[in-house]
Amino acid sequence: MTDHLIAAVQTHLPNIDVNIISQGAEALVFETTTHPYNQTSEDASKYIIKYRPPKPYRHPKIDASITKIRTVGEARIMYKLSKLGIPAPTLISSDFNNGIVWMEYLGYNLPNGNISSFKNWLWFLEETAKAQQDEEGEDLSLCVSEEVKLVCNKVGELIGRIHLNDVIHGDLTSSNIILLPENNEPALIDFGLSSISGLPEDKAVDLYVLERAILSTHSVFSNTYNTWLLQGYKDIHHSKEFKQGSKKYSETIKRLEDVRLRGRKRSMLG
Ligand SMILES: Nc1ncnc2c1ncn2[C@@H]1O[C@H](COP(=O)(O)OP(=O)(O)OP(=O)(O)O)[C@@H](O)[C@H]1O
Repeated sequence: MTDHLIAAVQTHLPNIDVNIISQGAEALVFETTTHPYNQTSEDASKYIIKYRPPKPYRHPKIDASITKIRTVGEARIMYKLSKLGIPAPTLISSDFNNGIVWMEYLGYNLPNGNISSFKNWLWFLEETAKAQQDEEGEDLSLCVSEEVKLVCNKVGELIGRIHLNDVIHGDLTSSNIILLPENNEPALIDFGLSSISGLPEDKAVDLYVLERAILSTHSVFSNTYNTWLLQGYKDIHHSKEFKQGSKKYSETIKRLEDVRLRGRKRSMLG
């Protein structure tokens, strides 16, 4: 199944070493040590190539158009964030017609070998705390340490920062937040569904999606994590850096309450 897709990306990128690291519903993600323009470089940097293959279940013309829109959209948002100095992969190269984006590799490997997404990091802490608990009868305080609080606050700030610049992520899950080797500073990835909007509704939906993702993937401490995330979101809105931040914060949070209510009604109706 995947082999022909790897062959397809290799026809677009001949002689480039690619190692698949993820196959999602939308795209295949490869790691490579090759830079598109600087192939003589001796440095050992890694890069990411994201490839959206043609989808056989869509009409070819519609498919080509959706692929192009998502690829252009993703590249555009990455470029915008890098101009704003917001942590996200630097765009290196792209081929819109073939659904390819080449970008900076972010993150590091956790001690269990997994990539340092926010999700994997929280899971790793839980795993470690449980292993210690079995051996020493300790509690799970590792999962709610000051460091976790700080990282959650920073994630909330980061989301606040994109929203204050009217960027909507569109797929905010804890896997789409990568912690950087420098002090676990968070960065965002995966902008295929991102958009530009100043509407409190769109920002509230982004927050709600993350809230639900935290609830389903980190259920034991989800309330604490969500409170800390929202605290960071609030703090950045109230900082002097952004005009009208407090007003925008109130509008979005008010909307978030409506979105939560809608979500609850929907789940009650099944
Ligand atoms: N710039 C990057 N640096 C490091 N890892 C990355 C980067 N971009 C993507 N990845 C890895 O590849 C995975 C999938 O990437 P991404 O979410 O962009 O693709 P996707 O097809 O939209 O995935 P999904 O369908 O699962 O949401 C990420 O969860 C992450 O582990």
